[in-house]
Amino acid sequence: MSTLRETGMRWIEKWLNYRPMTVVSILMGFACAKIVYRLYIWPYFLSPMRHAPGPPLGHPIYGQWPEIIRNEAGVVQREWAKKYGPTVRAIGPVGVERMTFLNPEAMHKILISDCFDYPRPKFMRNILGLTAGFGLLTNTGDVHKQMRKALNPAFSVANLTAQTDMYYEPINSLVKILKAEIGDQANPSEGKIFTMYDWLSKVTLDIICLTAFGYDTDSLHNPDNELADAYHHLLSLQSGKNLASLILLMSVPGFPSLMKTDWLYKRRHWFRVWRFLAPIEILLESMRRIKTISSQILRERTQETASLIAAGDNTLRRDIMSLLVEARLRESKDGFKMDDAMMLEHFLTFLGAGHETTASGIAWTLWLLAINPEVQQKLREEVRMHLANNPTPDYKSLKQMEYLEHVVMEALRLYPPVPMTLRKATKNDYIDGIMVMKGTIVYIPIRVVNTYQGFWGADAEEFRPERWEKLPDTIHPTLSFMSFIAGPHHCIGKTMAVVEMKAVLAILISQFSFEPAYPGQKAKPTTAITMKPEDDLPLRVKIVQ
Ligand code: HEM
Repeated sequence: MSTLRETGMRWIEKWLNYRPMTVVSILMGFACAKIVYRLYIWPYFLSPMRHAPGPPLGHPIYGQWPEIIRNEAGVVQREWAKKYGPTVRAIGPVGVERMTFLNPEAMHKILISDCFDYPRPKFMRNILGLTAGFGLLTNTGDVHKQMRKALNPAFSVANLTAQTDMYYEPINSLVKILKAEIGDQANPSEGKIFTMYDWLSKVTLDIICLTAFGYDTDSLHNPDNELADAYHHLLSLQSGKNLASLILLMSVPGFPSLMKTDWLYKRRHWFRVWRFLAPIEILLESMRRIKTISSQILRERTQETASLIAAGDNTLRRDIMSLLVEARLRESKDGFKMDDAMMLEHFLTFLGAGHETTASGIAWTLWLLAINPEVQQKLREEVRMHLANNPTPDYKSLKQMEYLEHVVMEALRLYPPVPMTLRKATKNDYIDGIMVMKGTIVYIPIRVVNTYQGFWGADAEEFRPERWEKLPDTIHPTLSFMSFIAGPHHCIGKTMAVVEMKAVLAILISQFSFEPAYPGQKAKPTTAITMKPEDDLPLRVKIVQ
């Protein structure tokens, strides 16, 4: 009897001695069971979405991610849509299910009628906030509604019309630079190869800085301008690999808040230790520089606008920042309130969302014109006819150039600068007859919708601007062309971007011809949040007489 008691005591003593290890073992066992459940049991045997059409589930940890980031944005998903139809289920990293819907009814639910139930996923808001401000892109619900209401007047057609003349100084500067460089060639009639995206990125930065903040970067002549240089560094980080590292980091609990601290900024050199994290140091440094310059511009605009209002002077600036400062100073009746910190976030959003997207849109249009010389010639004839009487067309005159409008829309359809975006289901819900579970990532397939044969016909992937003269009946008016998406979160800068693209293209096409830089050249879109040309788009540019 006593031996039995002694043995029992010895076991208890032993268990107590080893308890920490036991606890750790139990926790590890639990974690392993959870991983096995998430990666192998849920997606294969339990998920109600497992019967939805789609490709095989792919790698157990990365899902279909490797295939997606190795390819051009939207192309893998386009092949899936061709093979499996308008509803596709795929698996992202760590077993997270991703649903894609192309049908307008499903899109309407996700983006318009039930949009509050489908916000942008948190990791995406954190990344967007870090690089493009915590404003419209990161808020949702009532806060977002109020922000939109406050910002909408600045993007009205009336205000855009008043701003169009600001576009032409940067555009004409680019024309002069290209002409001078071509003129310096041994044989100017053969033109010169320019990496066009680089130049377009400068023009659009100069335009957005003038129209949004009344700030003259003049990066075309002054590449060392502080803001231009900081943006140049930031944009050099655009790649699928860097985006993947950033998504991983931003998914670590607490890391997004840490990224905003001075503490981490002072220790940013730590990221140099791991090569795959090194770009984070450049990101932190560039954003710090952009924020410092932005605060300085905001201070200047506030002081200037306040003294003009005090003096009863109505010759106020027409840039967006001055309009917002003016609205704040006059304290409009509808309770418009925006503090300096919020203004600064909007500043970052306009820069982040409105510069590189427009540059990519123009670059892809030039590429399509370079490989379709007959379209280029037809466009040149139209713009030359209009520019002969009016070399700096305003909003209304640009609208009258119909073929230009069709070329721009067709290029944005085939090469949307934002090729996809994401939403996350915040509750269990039925979409298109499929039970979509809370937490599922909904992939908004902008490029796939834009080129889906079910909407656009058999030639959906071809560049044919004439199709815009009469669109097929299968086209939904807002949900078959998704380059600016739809619903309460649709791009606030849509009209501004299209007008700016038209102004730049009209002037460039009237003066130059564009050809591929070498035989067999192929388009090389990046697979990051925005789709810019990875090689900065080298094109041969010639002066046309
Ligand atoms: C060709 C150029 C452009 C394209 C293709 C484009 C595309 C888009 C897309 C697809 C979205 C929705 C993203 C999402 O919901 O996840 C968006 C949102 C937004 N864009 Fe643009 N954009 C362009 C130019 C601009 C310009 C010039 C500005 C402003 C100066 C701008 C400001 C914004 C803002 C503030 C949002 C957030 C809207 C909200 O959530 O309420 N964009 N854009």
